[in-house]
This record gives sequence, structure tokens and C-alpha cells, in this order.
Amino acid sequence: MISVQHIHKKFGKLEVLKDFNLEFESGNSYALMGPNGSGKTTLIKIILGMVIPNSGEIMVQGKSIKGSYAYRSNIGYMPQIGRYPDNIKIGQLFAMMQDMRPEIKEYDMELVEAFGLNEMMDKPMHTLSGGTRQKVSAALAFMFRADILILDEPTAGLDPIAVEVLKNKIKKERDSGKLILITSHILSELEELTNHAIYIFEGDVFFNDSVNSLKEITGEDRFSTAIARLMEWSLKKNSPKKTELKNA
Ligand SMILES: Nc1ncnc2c1ncn2[C@@H]1O[C@H](COP(=O)(O)OP(=O)(O)OP(=O)(O)O)[C@@H](O)[C@H]1O
Repeated sequence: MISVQHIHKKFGKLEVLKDFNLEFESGNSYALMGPNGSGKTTLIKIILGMVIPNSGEIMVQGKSIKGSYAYRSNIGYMPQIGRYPDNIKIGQLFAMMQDMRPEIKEYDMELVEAFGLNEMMDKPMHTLSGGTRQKVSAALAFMFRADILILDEPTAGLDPIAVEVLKNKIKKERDSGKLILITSHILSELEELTNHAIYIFEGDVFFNDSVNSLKEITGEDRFSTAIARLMEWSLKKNSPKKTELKNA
């Protein structure tokens, strides 16, 4: 459904992604992991057409995204930090986004209701707490019933009740066969929500396989300890395990 082909991205001299190749299929939920600054958000922004790679190609549903915006309507995106016009009210923001998508006749308002946002429609965005802004971003990501959901650190800044609400919503959408891509540093959350692990390190895809294979290859039963093992291997640059993983 999304194919990342030979993507290479540099910012000045900093080589963030070196020849990235990844396939994302519907019905799967992918954990995109890696240390701070390893390029997770950059990869997401390249898929969304918000950052242009130096070379390589992104295909969405079999078509190159080059010069195309239409494909974006099938992606619900929750950014790490949502940026909105300061003076716009929550209700106006939702209405504006809905106006931009006239083809959608029925919105998914489940998160708007569960987060109590319908009681705050008159609040200007600049007066909202960080967590409430996150709730608005989450509500918008799901509102247009997109087949692909890309969620960049979705629960960061949310209170525990809101975290549960959002996780349940992600599970519901996952179980309905959508393609979900999540970046997070919260491993327990990724274990609960995803079935496929991608670990990126120093510009390379260090691991890319199912969570079951991850556990098998590392010999660890728990997701968090399996990831800890991967991190250990990634830091030992000459570890034979790295070669084994790349060829796996
Ligand atoms: N517009 C930009 N100009 C210059 N450098 C950038 C730009 N965007 C990202 N970078 C750099 O690219 C690298 C990857 O950043 P990115 O935000 O993709 O990392 P990340 O894996 O999402 O990190 P985190 O886990 O901290 O969110 C970082 O070193 C960052 O400083």
C-alpha cells in the first residue's frame, strides 16, 4: 500500500536516511522506532510529501506521489506537534478541515466526543493546553475515515484516560483492516498496538520484520527486552548479529 523505494535524504551534510526501502501493507500496524534524531519524523514527512527526498520514490496504492496531492486524502496524519492558526477556534478548525474534504459525507466524531471537544468548540487554539491540542490533532487524524493512519508519538502529553481512549481507537481501526504506522518511544504502547517492528539506526533500516520474528531472532519473549537487545546490537557496530539481521 505504501512503498518506500531507495529513499535518500540529507539535510546539509547530515545524511539522515541512506537508501531506505520499506513496504507497508494494509491490515498491519507498524512500530517505527529508533533513537532521537534517527529520522523517523523525516521518513513520515517524506511519505506525506512535506519533505522532498534527495532521491528515491514513494508509491502509495501503486502510484508515485511525485507531483500529486490527491493521495493525501487517504492518509490520516497526527503530527508530533500540531501547528494551527492561533486565533482559530476548535469548531472553526474542524469546519475548515471538513470544507476541504467535501467528498466525505459522514465524519468519524468518536474521538471528538470521547475527548469532550464538542464542549470546547468556542475555545481558540492558542488558549489550549498541550494535551488538548494533542486531542484536537488526534480527532482530526481519524475524522475523515482514511485507510492509512500515520501517528507520530500519538500519546505524548495526553493524560492516562485520554491515552486509553486513543489506544482503544487505534486498536479498533487496526482491527478493521487499516494500515497504521506509529512512532513512539513508549515500548509498552507499541507492543499493545503493533504487529510489525522497524528499527532505524544511523540512517539505515536496522530491523524490519514481524514482532513475532523480532522475539524469535532476539530470543526474548517480551517486546521491550527484544528492542533493548536490538539497541545493544545496533551499538556494537561490528556485531555479527547486525549482518545476520540485515540478511534476515
Ligand atoms: N528541516 C530540517 N533541517 C535540518 N535538519 C533537520 C530538519 N529536519 C530534521 N532535521 C534533522 O534530521 C535528523 C532526524 O530528525 P527527525 O525529526 O526525523 O528524527 P526523529 O527520529 O523523528 O527524532 P525524535 O525521536 O527525537 O522525534 C535530526 O538530526 C534533525 O535535527
